[in-house]
Amino acid sequence: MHALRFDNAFVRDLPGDPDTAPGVRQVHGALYSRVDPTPVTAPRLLAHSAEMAAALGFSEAEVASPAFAEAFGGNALLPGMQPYAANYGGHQFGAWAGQLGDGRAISLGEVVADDGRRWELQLKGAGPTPYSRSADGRAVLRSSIREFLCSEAMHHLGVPSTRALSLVGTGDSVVRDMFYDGHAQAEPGAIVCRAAPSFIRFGNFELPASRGDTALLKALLDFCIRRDFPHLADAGENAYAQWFGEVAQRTATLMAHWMRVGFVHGVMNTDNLSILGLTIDYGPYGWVDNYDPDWTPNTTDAGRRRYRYGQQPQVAYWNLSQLAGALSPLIATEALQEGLRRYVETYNQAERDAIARKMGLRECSDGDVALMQELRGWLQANEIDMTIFFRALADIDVRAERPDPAPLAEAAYDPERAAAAEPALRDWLARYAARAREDGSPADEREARMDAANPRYVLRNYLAQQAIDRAEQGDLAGVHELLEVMRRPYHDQPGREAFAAKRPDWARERAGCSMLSCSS
Ligand SMILES: Nc1ncnc2c1ncn2[C@@H]1O[C@H](COP(=O)(O)OP(=O)(O)OP(=O)(O)O)[C@@H](O)[C@H]1O
Ligand SMILES: [Mg+2]
Repeated sequence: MHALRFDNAFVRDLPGDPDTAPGVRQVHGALYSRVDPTPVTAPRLLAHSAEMAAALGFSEAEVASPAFAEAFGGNALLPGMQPYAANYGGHQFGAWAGQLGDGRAISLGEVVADDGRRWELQLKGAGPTPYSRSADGRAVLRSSIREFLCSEAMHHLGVPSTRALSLVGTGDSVVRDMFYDGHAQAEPGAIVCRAAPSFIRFGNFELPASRGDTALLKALLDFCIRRDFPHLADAGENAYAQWFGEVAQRTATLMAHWMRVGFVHGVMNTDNLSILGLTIDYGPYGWVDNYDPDWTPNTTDAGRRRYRYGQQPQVAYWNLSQLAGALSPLIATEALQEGLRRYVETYNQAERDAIARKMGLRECSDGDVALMQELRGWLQANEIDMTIFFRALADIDVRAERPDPAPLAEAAYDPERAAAAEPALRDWLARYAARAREDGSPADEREARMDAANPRYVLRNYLAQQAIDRAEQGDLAGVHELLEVMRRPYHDQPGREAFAAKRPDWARERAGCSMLSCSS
């Protein structure tokens, strides 16, 4: 194995837990605890991201070696690794939950790649830490496959995300009660190695703030600016305000991406929001099939639907307000309010930009916002697949006064209902076509703009579930194929039409396909 260059700034520069004994505890005055992964019985590499391996300088031969599975299954440390679990808190479903921390994620260290980029490597499911509370520190194969695939899919969709280097089967089983109904079962265990420039979450700031530990809060903020926002290092006394504004901006941009591609995170607690505006924690997430702002995949949230698709931008704002509250000992109220305003402005601008791109227009007028709103209402009312509809919208002949809606037919889940609603669609298409003609983009330009904003392939819930079903039988080919398809989500891939098809009927109410529990 080639030597990775580690620069473990987090554990070097920040105060850690002096207590190194095992055991669950409240950790005060420290931002992390040193803890090693717990070895597993038979680590085996099940999948890896070629792009992420290359970014870290791993050859394919190295990836295939037993030493790789040992290291990223948590059985051996590579030279320079200094494992730790981070100490953070969070608001869960709107209520302050106190200390949470990495209960099953263990960071191995921060690699500085040849191109100078920093990648913190983190194992998810690597065994107990001081923050494991009553849980086992492990992760099951099904949730690990979902995290592995979606991290990479999001990256290729152009959505900021933590990445996934590897998926390692542990050879151990993990007991989970998937629907919390008293039916616990042994499932195969797995570990994903995630990678990101930083895993700092809103909750890392909230915890010291909640305890009135302003010195620790300030240490973390100074560190975060130095390491993760180095361009602000010279901003002097403005740095804090600028930092908060940038966090707000990145969060807003992320929300606009999620809304554009139809991603529903499912558990937008403040401990699951990244300070860099990356998608983090792929738990009971889901992809919108039929367009429905009220949909959430998370069965735990089925009652209140706090984290439903259409609510995500508002929730992110609420989360940012909690972060602002945590930082109020260090940042002036006016600057925090300015940051929150920047969130709103950035989101509104990004949403308009997405509207223009999704409809193939050069720019977005107020009339276009109304046009899109009307379309969304129609999609929702008539059970229309979001991804297929927008992708096919590029095939509408906008030279016609009254365009033929035929290219959109495939998007309907209930063809009778869609047929009954066709007059409204025809009417909408006529106005859309007029607007597209007024915009005047040449056909190829319009189509290219739309194809770059409307993915042909997304990681539909049922596709991931099919890959999981096969993997649980020992056949990883489905995982590999899905990973491959999702490398080029904006390109038509001949022979892979099935991956762009709408959700089949059997998947409508099946666990893992339309409903996900938090059990993972
Ligand atoms: N099996 C487990 N063992 C120990 N702690 C766990 C386990 N599952 C979740 N936790 C902890 O519960 C808290 C909330 O869990 P949540 O589902 O948001 O995160 P997660 O899926 O474990 O991980 P992450 O946010 O790191 O992707 C976190 O502190 C997490 O570490
Ligand atoms: Mg989490």
